[in-house]
Amino acid sequence: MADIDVKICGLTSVEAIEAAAEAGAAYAGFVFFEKSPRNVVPREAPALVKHVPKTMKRVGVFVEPSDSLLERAIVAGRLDIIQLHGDERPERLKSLKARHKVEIWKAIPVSTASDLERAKRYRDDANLILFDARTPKASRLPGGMGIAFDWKLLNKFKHKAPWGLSGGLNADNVAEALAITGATMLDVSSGVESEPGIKNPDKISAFMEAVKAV
Ligand SMILES: O=C(O)c1ccccc1NCC(=O)[C@H](O)[C@H](O)COP(=O)(O)O
Repeated sequence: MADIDVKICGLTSVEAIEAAAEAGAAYAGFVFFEKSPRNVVPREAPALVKHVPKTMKRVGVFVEPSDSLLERAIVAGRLDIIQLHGDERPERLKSLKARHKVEIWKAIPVSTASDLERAKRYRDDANLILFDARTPKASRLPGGMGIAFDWKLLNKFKHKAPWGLSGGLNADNVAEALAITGATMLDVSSGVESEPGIKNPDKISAFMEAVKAV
């Protein structure tokens, strides 16, 4: 694989974790958000994360989490990274960084070029900016909806911080996404599922093969 790190997000089963590990994913993503079909509550996390090999980092995905949820999830999920998917301000990232020994990733919803400008506010406090598709206002989830944005927006964007690409990726379109954006970190959820919340090991493997073939 051409130095591309992949996060398989929304893992809820041992089978899916093992498929992601075997296929060579760098990150195992667990969603701590009760409206999500992929929600993991902190008390369930230890039984899952014990199957994540040392070669992978554990990422917890949150939407404007309370301090209490974060503290429980970080401990139970032995999280290396927290990914924030809501309207968290840069100050919130700064204070979380001071309090917890984790990396912080900030997801930025993208539909137009002006959305990319928002990312600049986070470049001092986020370890990585994840450009994800903006989901429709009426949808219940700010991520994990299988929606892609116009990748050409990233084509000429001057990145001032490490970044990753997310939103609507799958085995059939990931080569094109990489060719257009030059991303070195990818995040996928719906594109490796049979239905919302149910990861499909064959799709995980096909996605990773498609990335390796680039
Ligand atoms: O996946 C979820 O259910 C989710 C819920 C709330 C906030 C974020 C969520 N997912 C974040 C991710 O990192 C997804 O992998 C990302 O949005 C891409 O999803 P998809 O378009 O389905 O590949």
